Amino acid sequence: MNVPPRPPLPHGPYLLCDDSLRPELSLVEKAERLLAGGARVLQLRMKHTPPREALAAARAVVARCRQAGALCLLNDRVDLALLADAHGVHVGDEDLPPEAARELLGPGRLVGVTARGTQGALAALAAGADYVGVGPLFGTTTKQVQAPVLGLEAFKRVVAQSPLPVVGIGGVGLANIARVAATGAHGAAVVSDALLAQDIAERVRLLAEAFDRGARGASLETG
Ligand SMILES: Cc1ncc(COP(=O)(O)OP(=O)(O)O)c(N)n1
Ligand SMILES: Cc1ncsc1CCOP(=O)(O)O
Ligand SMILES: [Mg+2]
Repeated sequence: MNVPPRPPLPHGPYLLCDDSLRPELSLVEKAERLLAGGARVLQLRMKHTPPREALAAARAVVARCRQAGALCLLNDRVDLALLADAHGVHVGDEDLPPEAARELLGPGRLVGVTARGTQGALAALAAGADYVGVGPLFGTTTKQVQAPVLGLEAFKRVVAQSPLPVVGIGGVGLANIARVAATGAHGAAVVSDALLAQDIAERVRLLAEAFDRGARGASLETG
């Protein structure tokens, strides 16, 4: 039987559509604004949404992403990813192990895994992951992370040594996303810098421009 290949993870800003910020906006409204700014990959992160509401939001957000030609990944929730026909999931240490996520999702969807460094990235590859989310890259108040802040130099070493595409996360915003891209990172995950902006769509456009600028600088450097 032919299995459709899983979609490649787009380069650039990786936007989180999170239920803990901007409660005056629904998750669908947040997703629409992120997508209006050109988001190509969106992770739906629902830590405070009751299950039935979460399923409805997942279905609606996946539909908006598909209409826009963007990928939609579910944070933590393999069950919701399957029910909503999302493009994949992102799992960390407190979630289902990546092997189990892959077993449930099969080969046609993406599995992203949180890693703190190169060893974690090697383990993620062995577990069947497609990319790693590495952080916290900078200080952040969006999540209390039980791991030290990496900083750009250590992050750059992980990017160089990781066998999987690396998405940096934690404190990434317009002020530093070009420098994250210049490390050679595949992507940069952004939560508060985009969602707290007055004009979310415009912020996403600016983040993408800045990422491209940083990535071009990196490719000029490496020839
Ligand atoms: C792209 C990306 N990288 C890392 C994380 C963090 O995942 P996790 O460690 O499971 O923490 P929560 O987001 O579930 O609180 C992520 N979500 N996305
Ligand atoms: C989910 C997560 N994992 C590591 S840092 C973080 C939150 C990042 O949020 P922000 O982009 O607002 O710093
Ligand atoms: Mg998680």
